[in-house]
Amino acid sequence: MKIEKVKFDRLKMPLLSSFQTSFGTVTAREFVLVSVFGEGHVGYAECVAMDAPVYNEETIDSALHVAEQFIIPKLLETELDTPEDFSTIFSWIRKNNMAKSGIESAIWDLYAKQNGISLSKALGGNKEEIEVGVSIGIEPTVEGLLKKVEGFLEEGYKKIKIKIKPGVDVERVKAVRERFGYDIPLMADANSAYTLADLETLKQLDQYKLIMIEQPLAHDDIVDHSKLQRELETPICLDESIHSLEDARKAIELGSCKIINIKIGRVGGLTQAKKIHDLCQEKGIPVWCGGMLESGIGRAHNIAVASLSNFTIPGDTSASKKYWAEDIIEPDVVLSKPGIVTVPKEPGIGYKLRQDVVDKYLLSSKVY
Ligand SMILES: O=C(O)CCC(=O)C1=CC=C[C@@H](O)[C@@H]1C(=O)O
Ligand SMILES: [Mg+2]
Repeated sequence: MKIEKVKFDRLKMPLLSSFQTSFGTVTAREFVLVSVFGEGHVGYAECVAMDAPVYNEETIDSALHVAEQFIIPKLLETELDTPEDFSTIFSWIRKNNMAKSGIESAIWDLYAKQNGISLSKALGGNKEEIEVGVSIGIEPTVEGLLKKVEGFLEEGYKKIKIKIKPGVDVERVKAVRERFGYDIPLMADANSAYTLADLETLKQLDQYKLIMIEQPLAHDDIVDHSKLQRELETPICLDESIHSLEDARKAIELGSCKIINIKIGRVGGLTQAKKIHDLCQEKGIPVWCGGMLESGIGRAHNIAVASLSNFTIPGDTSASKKYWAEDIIEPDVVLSKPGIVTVPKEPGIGYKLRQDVVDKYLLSSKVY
């Protein structure tokens, strides 16, 4: 595969409703749409780095810098046999996974289009539809949270994820359980807001039978998580702590988690996501696909990767209309049935780019 040209479009799209987590509130999503050109086709992906280093060490500007200085010049002079070659060639770059993932995922889309197969098929996916869940940010009031949960349950979402932080945790989980019962698949994401000193609070959550508690402790920890998992009945799911196949191997060996949230951007691309998926399958650790408030392009990649067999838990891959007044793809990501998204069979990501909407939210463009 020869990459003839790379294009970065920096976009800023207003979210339909703000999204609060333990580390801040997002009201608009700034991101980079990546296009890679080769043999008459265009591959698309999204660099999901945020505009501040709050989720991981990257920002949009750091990702652009690493891509421009260290990835693109080498990429444009290299013949790739397969998309997997990318992570081998650029394995020398420490972390900066979202910088790598944005380009690597676009190359996967290009490869699938050049070979006339869906991205799902190119990755080895075996599902024609995926069950999806929804992630709800920290709401100002309990009633506001319950109203959101009710709405998403009515749409048939197969997993409800609520955000928690110290002081906004047990009461919220209790309220959801009391209003909607114990049959709804409910989880909580703490985004590293707790420490082992909060053990008693976290143990209180056990009584509410969450399907998991995501990333309760530090973003770069697997040791304290293994101590915590021994104290909790609730399965711990790791998100921010898992940046690589090695992180996953160590966390599983230490018993730091019983579930892993795979995010393509966080782990450096689709090749690494597949490797982590395969390791988890071998070790009996179920995985699911987390979200980074993506536009439809990033969402399309999440749908493809979630079609792999060990993605057995519904991901945060909600419909476009949860986030955007208008998305940059057509058709929008929609629920084909309650809580279900159909995996496209068309070549590549299976969604077309809506250039008119890209132009509307475009901050800057650069071609390499
Ligand atoms: O994209 C979605 O719907 C899920 C968004 C979401 O939950 C998150 C996005 C980005 C960082 C975090 O705040 C959080 C997560 O940890 O999964
Ligand atoms: Mg998370």
